[in-house]
Amino acid sequence: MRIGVVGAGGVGGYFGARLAAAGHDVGFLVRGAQLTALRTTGIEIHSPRGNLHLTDVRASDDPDELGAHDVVLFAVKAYAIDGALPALQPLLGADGFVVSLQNGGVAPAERVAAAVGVERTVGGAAYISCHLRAPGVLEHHSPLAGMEIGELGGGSSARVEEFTERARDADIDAVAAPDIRTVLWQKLAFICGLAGATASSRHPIGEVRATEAGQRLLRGLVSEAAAVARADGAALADDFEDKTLGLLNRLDPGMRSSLYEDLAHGRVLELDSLHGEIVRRADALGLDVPVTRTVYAVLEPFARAAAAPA
Ligand SMILES: NC(=O)C1=CN([C@@H]2O[C@H](COP(=O)(O)OP(=O)(O)OC[C@H]3O[C@@H](n4cnc5c(N)ncnc54)[C@H](OP(=O)(O)O)[C@@H]3O)[C@@H](O)[C@H]2O)C=CC1
Ligand SMILES: CC(C)(CO)C(=O)C(=O)O
Repeated sequence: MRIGVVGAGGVGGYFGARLAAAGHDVGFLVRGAQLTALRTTGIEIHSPRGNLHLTDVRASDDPDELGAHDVVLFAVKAYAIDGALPALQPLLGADGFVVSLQNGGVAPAERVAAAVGVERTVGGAAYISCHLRAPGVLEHHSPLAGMEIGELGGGSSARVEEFTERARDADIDAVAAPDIRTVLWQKLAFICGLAGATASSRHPIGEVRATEAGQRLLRGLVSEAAAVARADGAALADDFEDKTLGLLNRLDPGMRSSLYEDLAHGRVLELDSLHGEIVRRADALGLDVPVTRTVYAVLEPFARAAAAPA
């Protein structure tokens, strides 16, 4: 398969490199220091699932040079979507499609669909903890390395089945989801809890959940996101909130979130696509989300400062 990857960070770099190692023709759309690294030293993964070093990597900052692909993994951060959308069309072959892998619920895939067409868009949720340590060098923090992908209109499709099979052959725990919208909402509700509580308190999940107040914070964030999800049509089970709280209570106590890490390092935050997304949708639906609104207000000045031009 010819597979394009837009953004070779934690998600795109990991999945793209594994697919390349399995024999697929993978082209990375990257820029700056990433482009230099991929062209000179290649891409290196340090992983509990096995280290990998690819030295012959097809990479460019020009989508026309990379050419057409069967599948394009779209793996920039949510705040970088608009800047990267124009690159998608030239990367797509005649029957090619994009797999949108951002956190942020259904909105990122909807933005991709608006740009390239819903018939060329597949929604995706990444389950991995992997980050760039240096240009071209990725640190994979746990054995988890999966994705769930599916048609935005629901149901199964040959293209999703085929790509997930190829991904599994490449040691990626890929699953075809018949209802990806619900999967994306579930993930957003989970992350709103984990990221909102750890980033706003500047403490790992173990510290947050140790108190009654912390438990209430987590439940408030998850329940509000779940209420918005259900109002949007997501088929969340009645015990979704309890199960998600159970999961948050079982996470490694030292676990934080990308939002926390980005905040701690003064990097641009995905806040607008997480809690901002819940607040916006709640307003449109006439729902009250006071806990999410408070966490959003606490973090928003940091998001604004990090995004401001130097
Ligand atoms: N990392 C993880 O473990 C997980 C991440 N996610 C989600 O996946 C998404 C991607 O996250 P992650 O991989 O961590 O992000 P990273 O920041 O590690 O990688 C994104 C990459 O995209 C590049 N990029 C941005 N805009 C462009 C562009 N126009 N053209 C080419 N490259 C571009 C950035 O490079 P540059 O420096 O040049 O801007 C960056 O290297 C996010 O929504 C995140 O929340 C989900 C699950 C787990
Ligand atoms: C929950 C996690 C770590 C999943 O990989 C994530 O996506 C994030 O922190 O943004």
